[in-house]
Amino acid sequence: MVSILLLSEGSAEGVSNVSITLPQSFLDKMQGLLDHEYEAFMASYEQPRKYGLRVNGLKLSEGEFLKLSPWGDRLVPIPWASGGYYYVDSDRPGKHPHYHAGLYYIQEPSAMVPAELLDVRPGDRVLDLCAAPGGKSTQLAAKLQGKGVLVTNDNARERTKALAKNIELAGIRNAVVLNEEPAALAKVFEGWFDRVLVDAPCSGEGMFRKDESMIGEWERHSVSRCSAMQRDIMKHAYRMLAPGGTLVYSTCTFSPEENEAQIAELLAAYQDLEVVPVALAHGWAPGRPDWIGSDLVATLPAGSELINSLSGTVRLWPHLTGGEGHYAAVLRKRMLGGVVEKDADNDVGKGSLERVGRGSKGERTEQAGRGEQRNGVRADAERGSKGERTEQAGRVERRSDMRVDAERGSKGERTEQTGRVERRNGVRVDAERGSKGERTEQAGRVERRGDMRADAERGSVMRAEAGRGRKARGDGLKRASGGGAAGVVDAVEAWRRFAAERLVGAERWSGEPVAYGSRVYLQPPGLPRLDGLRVVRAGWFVGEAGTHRFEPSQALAMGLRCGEAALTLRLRADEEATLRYLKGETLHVDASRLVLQDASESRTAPHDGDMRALAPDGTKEIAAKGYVLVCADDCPIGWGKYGGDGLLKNELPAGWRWM
Ligand SMILES: C[S@@+](CC[C@H](N)C(=O)[O-])C[C@H]1O[C@@H](n2cnc3c(N)ncnc32)[C@H](O)[C@@H]1O
Repeated sequence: MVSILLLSEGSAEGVSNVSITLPQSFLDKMQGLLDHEYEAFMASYEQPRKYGLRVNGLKLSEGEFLKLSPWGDRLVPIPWASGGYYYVDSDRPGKHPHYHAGLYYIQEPSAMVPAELLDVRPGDRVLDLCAAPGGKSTQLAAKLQGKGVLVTNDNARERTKALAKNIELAGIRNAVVLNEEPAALAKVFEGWFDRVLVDAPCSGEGMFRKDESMIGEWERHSVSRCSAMQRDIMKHAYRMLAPGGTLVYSTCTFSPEENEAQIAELLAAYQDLEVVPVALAHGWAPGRPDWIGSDLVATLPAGSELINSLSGTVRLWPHLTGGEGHYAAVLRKRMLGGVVEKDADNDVGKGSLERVGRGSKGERTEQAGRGEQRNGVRADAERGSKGERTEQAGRVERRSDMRVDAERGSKGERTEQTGRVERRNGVRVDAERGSKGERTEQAGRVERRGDMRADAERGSVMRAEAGRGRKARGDGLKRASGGGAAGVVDAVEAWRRFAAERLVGAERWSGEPVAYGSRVYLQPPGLPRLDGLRVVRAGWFVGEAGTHRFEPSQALAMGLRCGEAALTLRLRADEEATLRYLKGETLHVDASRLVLQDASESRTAPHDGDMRALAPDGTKEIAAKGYVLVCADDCPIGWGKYGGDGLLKNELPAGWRWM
């Protein structure tokens, strides 16, 4: 054991130092790997760690954030992450109303790299397979800009609570949160995703400086145990990746067994995978093929490029770059017109062969369109200036930011022929319920209705019982209550009435209303059936139908823009009422402070009110009683219920309050 004094950053209270104790076996290993660099590596433990936040592009632009932020001139851009900034620890951005409004996510700077490398475009189908607590999912969602689908999953049930909350805090509308094993997901999502992120569970060696508890974890979870988990996760991740798609594998550990060796094994098993080299910048270092054990090398195809290609993966060292230790590999699944299987016993490879043979809907044929790297972020060589991507030789064409499903009607058509693909345009929130109230939902009887405009034409589809062909698990996961057909219809109808009365423009949103019991979600269109999967959020959770009225969720509030609610209370982040609201207090509010967004003649006035709210120009008024969206600096922070007595009852769920 070696104890090292860690320097903390200067703060108003002065500099405070702490020490950490590193296991001797770890030090010996690092010395063996790093040789002459070892001293510099060890010196990094005596340096203060870096702190990062990432501006949430779903809610505001970087420029808007910098204008609003009280720490604007102390924020330093993180060169590899859009919206990423180093901050000074003593500024404590986690304790600011803007944090509660989801304007940024606090994230270790190196941890921002994998999602940047994944090169997500609006309209993509994206999987974040090991996602909790959701840092990278929120980053990926910002890149989707509300278009396409994010499936975010973690197999640890407890951890999906934080994941769901972070998805909701960030105001993400097009995500589905699952709590599954990768094998179960692969049955539903075979070949479905354009982009897959595997931010793998690992021995965490790169995080010792940031979080000393990781040292204990390292001692408990051996490198070999982590490697075995990673291997299993990756074979299912591969299955879910569409031909032509990109997979990023990342860890926060230094051990080659969990990094280069994992990738080598994967490349050896699947001939249609290749490394897309990451351009080195910002002090990033190449992957180290020479660190793979000779036992493994002996099993790899002799003389192949496979081992050399591993130098195209990337290592982030704390002594060379401005963040903690990380590793990332960008892999692309080629389209060869048929997948060559190297391991006859490998079930994943077999599945792929069958798929190609069938020429099923999701199939595309494509030759390796080699990616090009710019500033460490992959860019397809063929890409046009406005985000267009055309992939030759197999021909995948994407236009604009929209992707479309084959099943969809005329607007969203996708035509896929062999060798050619054309795309055009394609609680109460559980977290609020606190720990006891968390609910993971297996799909009970679910009725789906088409999007709000098109319900009548599309009719409805009854979904089969989830868990069909699968035993109920004795894991305490509850099915949504209710679920009888009549109740389900009511829930969707109740949502539609609420949306018509209290929201502006909801009829144009793309999500499909789906009821799980009394809870209503807007689900990204085109998603396969989730039957049998443990579903934490089936989409954007918009609220729950009660006996008398529809209760909008905190997730709905966080996903709205202020202008999308009929009635708002616009506070400044720095006024006392904002803090009082965030602490769960009832507010006294003069009706004149309520803002009416849209008092068009056709709008139905809220049925239960007699107070009056003024339009911004002071010319119109409507009854103002009931749900009011509370905003701070023009960003929603939750709901209040306005009564006839000038009191705004606080609807902020307990788990969302400022502690
Ligand atoms: C490094 S953490 C992910 C951090 C996350 N990507 C983020 O940015 O916030 C790894 C996660 O993998 C999850 N995990 C472990 N084994 C898994 C498995 N077999 N399938 C899915 N998730 C798994 C763990 O519960 C843990 O939350």
